[in-house]
Amino acid sequence: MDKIAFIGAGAMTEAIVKGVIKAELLPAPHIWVTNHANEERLQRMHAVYGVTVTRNQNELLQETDIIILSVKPKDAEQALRSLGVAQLGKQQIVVSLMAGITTAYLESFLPAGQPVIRVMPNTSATILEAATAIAAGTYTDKQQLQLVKRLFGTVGSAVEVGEELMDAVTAISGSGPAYIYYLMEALEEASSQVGLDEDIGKQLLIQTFKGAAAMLEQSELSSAQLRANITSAGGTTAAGIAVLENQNVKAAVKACVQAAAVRSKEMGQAYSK
Ligand SMILES: NC(=O)C1=CN([C@@H]2O[C@H](COP(=O)(O)OP(=O)(O)OC[C@H]3O[C@@H](n4cnc5c(N)ncnc54)[C@H](OP(=O)(O)O)[C@@H]3O)[C@@H](O)[C@H]2O)C=CC1
Ligand SMILES: O=C(O)[C@@H]1CCC=N1
Repeated sequence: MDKIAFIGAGAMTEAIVKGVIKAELLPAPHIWVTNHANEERLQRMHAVYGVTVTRNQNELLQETDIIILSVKPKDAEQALRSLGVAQLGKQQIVVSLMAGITTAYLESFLPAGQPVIRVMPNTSATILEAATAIAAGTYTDKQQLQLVKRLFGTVGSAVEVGEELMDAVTAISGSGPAYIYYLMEALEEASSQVGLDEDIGKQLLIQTFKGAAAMLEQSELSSAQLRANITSAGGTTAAGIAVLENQNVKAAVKACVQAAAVRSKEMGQAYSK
């Protein structure tokens, strides 16, 4: 892999750029970035990360192995129309990060035979801890899939899934960090309410999250068993969990994931031909 190009210079592009540079997958100037209009944002990305920025599409696409579409779904059509008239080589892989947008929709703008891959990473790419799922389009071969898997594998873990699972993946791990941050917000507020200093509370909570995730990863016990091990009869945890049960928190979490998956599907339907 010698050159990758991002179309779109927002939050997700920045997370991946940071990760790729941190992982030393390729030198920063070999990472090319463009956006729609925000020149200041492009110049900042160049100054901070050393990436090459341009608004000349020919230059951006020339000899680029992987072209990453990282615009919002509402801007997909405009970006794809522009890509559709570019003289892409058949070895150039078009990768989309866009929630909901299907490979069939992407392919409909591109010449027949163009390899397309749909991925769903998350913002933890910034610190090489992303969870990414990858689904192949119609014209992608195993080698191309491996190359893209390697790219996203450098910024975290990457798994291949069938495209029919991408809405579910988006609802779980694409949006997932936001659910955890939401829970953290609530726990931080609760920690102040029970009298802890803000910094101490935050430090205790972060380590508690890290420890719990590592326990789940390293022990053979399920999350339910790990929870049971903490919950003494008549103790503090039981008192806390009883409130969560009374307030149907599990049902609310399931409804949250369902809503995100439904929204991903709707977005796919809104942007289909
Ligand atoms: N944020 C997240 O956690 C995740 C996001 N995603 C997906 O990643 C994609 C990007 O999201 P995010 O980074 O948050 O979005 P942002 O709104 O932060 O960034 C969007 C970028 O797209 C650019 N853009 C818009 N239209 C065009 C165009 N026609 N040509 C070139 N660039 C264009 C914008 O440029 P300008 O500023 O100049 O208008 C901007 O740089 C989305 O499709 C989202 O579904 C996937 C996983 C997680
Ligand atoms: O909220 C969104 O639509 C995007 C996709 C996954 C995370 N952010």
